[in-house]
Parts: sequence; structure tokens; C-alpha cells
Amino acid sequence: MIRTTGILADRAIAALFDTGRLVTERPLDSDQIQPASLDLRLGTKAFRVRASFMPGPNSLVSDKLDRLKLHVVDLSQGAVLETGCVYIVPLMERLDLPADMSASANPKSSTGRLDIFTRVITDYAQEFDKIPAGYSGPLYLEISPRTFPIVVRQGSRLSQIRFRIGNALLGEPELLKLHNDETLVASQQPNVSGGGIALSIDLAGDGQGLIGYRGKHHTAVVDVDKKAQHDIFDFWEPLYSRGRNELILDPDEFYILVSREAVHVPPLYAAEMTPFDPLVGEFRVHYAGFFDPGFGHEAAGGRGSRAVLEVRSHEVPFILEDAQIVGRLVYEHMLDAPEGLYGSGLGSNYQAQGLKLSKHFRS
Ligand SMILES: Nc1ccn([C@H]2C[C@H](O)[C@@H](COP(=O)(O)OP(=O)(O)OP(=O)(O)O)O2)c(=O)n1
Repeated sequence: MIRTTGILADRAIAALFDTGRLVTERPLDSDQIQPASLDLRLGTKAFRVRASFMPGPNSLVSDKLDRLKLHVVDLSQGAVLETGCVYIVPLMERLDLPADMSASANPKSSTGRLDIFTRVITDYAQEFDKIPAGYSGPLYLEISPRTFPIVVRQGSRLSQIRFRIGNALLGEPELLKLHNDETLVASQQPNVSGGGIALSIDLAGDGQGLIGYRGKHHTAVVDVDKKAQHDIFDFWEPLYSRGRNELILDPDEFYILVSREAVHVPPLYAAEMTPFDPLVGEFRVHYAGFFDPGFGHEAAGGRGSRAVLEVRSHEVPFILEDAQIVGRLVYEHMLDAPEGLYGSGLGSNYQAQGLKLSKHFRS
């Protein structure tokens, strides 16, 4: 495949490291490179700040930190980050991107499922999670746990980055053709518009009528690096449909719900979930939006994978109804085929998932 625009696959990400475009304090972890992204690792310190901020075109993040920091937390042995507080953590990875390469970051799915709000910040940034073409400098992660206090340590991976050359988003005709050829979203009436394919919410539930979970308050801490550590019911209240197939979102609560449709990302593409309509401001359906090449792909064991939706209502209570459209998946070309696909021997946690909490809970 010869493409001049697209998202860098695993081998090309490894080459960034080999050629000094990606510089790290210590060698990459063996599983840090994913099919179309790189996990970012926390450094040794977290700065508790008074409030979130944007550096703006004239400032380094370190200048702002000098002014806004309240307290420094040592992460070398692990530390608790409390809910409702904002922390800035210098990451182990630095970039020296070529002039034609940009990048974007997103929380890992496991991070979003724990309701940990994270955004990557660069020096001179005017937008969160966007790294302009040719950026040379450090990366920082803003972290704000919303529902559960968390334990993190040097090397914890909460966020991930995709590198891209040019713009390789599929337009509507191309997306429709790909859907007709490969079935991107298993739906009777696929809704393709605005360059994305719609995802709707499942509030009918499974055999027992389970439709989702609501996060509990005042829980124990979750160690972000430990799998299957906690009993689900210590942290989550299960929600059942009780025949009405609707859910009233309370503005102060966090919900894990699931898409009605199975989702498929063919190997030569990467997808991202975007809000259904940025003007519908009543609720937000996700923090984590990256969908890897191979997610839901039958040959990679993914048949029937649904999308997990992290939902919060803003300001007012909001009624979600079954089959309501809540997000869109946009697809981008990969620059090259990934060597590994999501789910195939990469220790992936969410291939072929239904309604699935994060890996930290015992199912
Ligand atoms: N809101 C979202 C975002 C992602 N995913 C799915 C599609 C992704 O391909 C998969 C894994 O996403 P990440 O790589 O972001 O997640 P983790 O790194 O936490 O999981 P893993 O260890 O399985 O890679 O989860 C999802 O169901 N719902």
C-alpha cells in the first residue's frame, strides 16, 4: 500500500523512536506501541495546580506551573490523586516531529471508563490534545479524577498519542463505500453524514435487562496499573431497563453504557468517536475516542464488539432513550498496514466486548 497521508502504524512509531523524533527518559515498554498509537507514560512528579489552564501562544507549560502549582506529589513510589483536584504531570516522552507530521492524544479507554479526565498539553498550546506539525518539546498530562480516587506511579499509562501525516479522513462517499464493503457499524439503517457513521445507545439491555452502571461515590482507590483488582459492586451500581428503555441522567453522576451496534475497524483504518452533534450540549458520551485497527475485526477475534460509552449529563437532568444517536465514528486511513491488530496477541482487554467495565474490575 502506498499512501502519502495517514496515521502511522506500529512499525513507523518504532522508527520515530529509532530516529530521535520520539525521545524518552528510558526505553519504551515492550507493549507501549499499539497498532496505531503510542501509550504515554507518567514521569516522576505530579504538580497539583489550582485550576486547569492553557499555555497559549507565548508560554511554556513550565512557566505556568511555576505560577499555578500548589504542591508537588512524588510519583516514584506511587501516590493517590484525589477526585476534584487538577494535576499536571510531565510525561516521559518528548517529541521532535518532522515538519509534515502532527499528532493527537486521547485518554486510553481504560482511563475513560474510570472517569479520569485527562488531556495532553504542549508548550505554546492553544488546544488540548492537539500536537501541531513539527512540534519539538515536552509533553504534559493534565489529570483530574472525577469519580474514584486513583493510585498512579512513574510509568503509568493513562493517555495515548496518534501520529499522522496530512489529512486522511474518509469523506462521506468513501465512508459509505467502505461500510458497504466491510460493514463498519452493524445497523439495519446506517446513518452516514458529516463524515461519520452514527452510533446509538442500547437501553434495552441484555437477557437480564442490564443496561449499564452508575459510579458510586466515596469508594476505595483504584490502582490504574492493576487488573481485576476490585469487586464491581464496591464501585458500581448496576442499572436495569425495567421495560421503559430509557434512562434519566443525573448531572452529577457518571455512567457506563454501551452502543447498540457492533463496531468494526478494518486493518487499514483507524477510527475515532466524535460527539454526535457538538451543538447538543446536554450530555457528553465519551472521553476516550480512539478505536484501533482490528477492533471488532472477525479475523482478529473481534466479531460483535460494541463501543463502550462513558456518559455524563451537563447542568440539567437529561432523558436518554433506547436507540438515540449519541456519537459518530469517523475513519482515517492508516499510512501503512499495522504489524499487530487490536485483539491479536497484544494483550488487548476489550476485543469482542459487550457492556464492559474497565479491566480493573473482576467480571
Ligand atoms: N469510548 C471507547 C473507546 C474505545 N473503545 C474500544 C476501542 C479500542 O480499540 C479499545 C481499546 O482502547 P484503548 O487502546 O484506548 O484502551 P486501553 O489501552 O485501555 O485498552 P487495551 O489495553 O485493550 O489496549 O476500546 C470503546 O469501546 N469505547
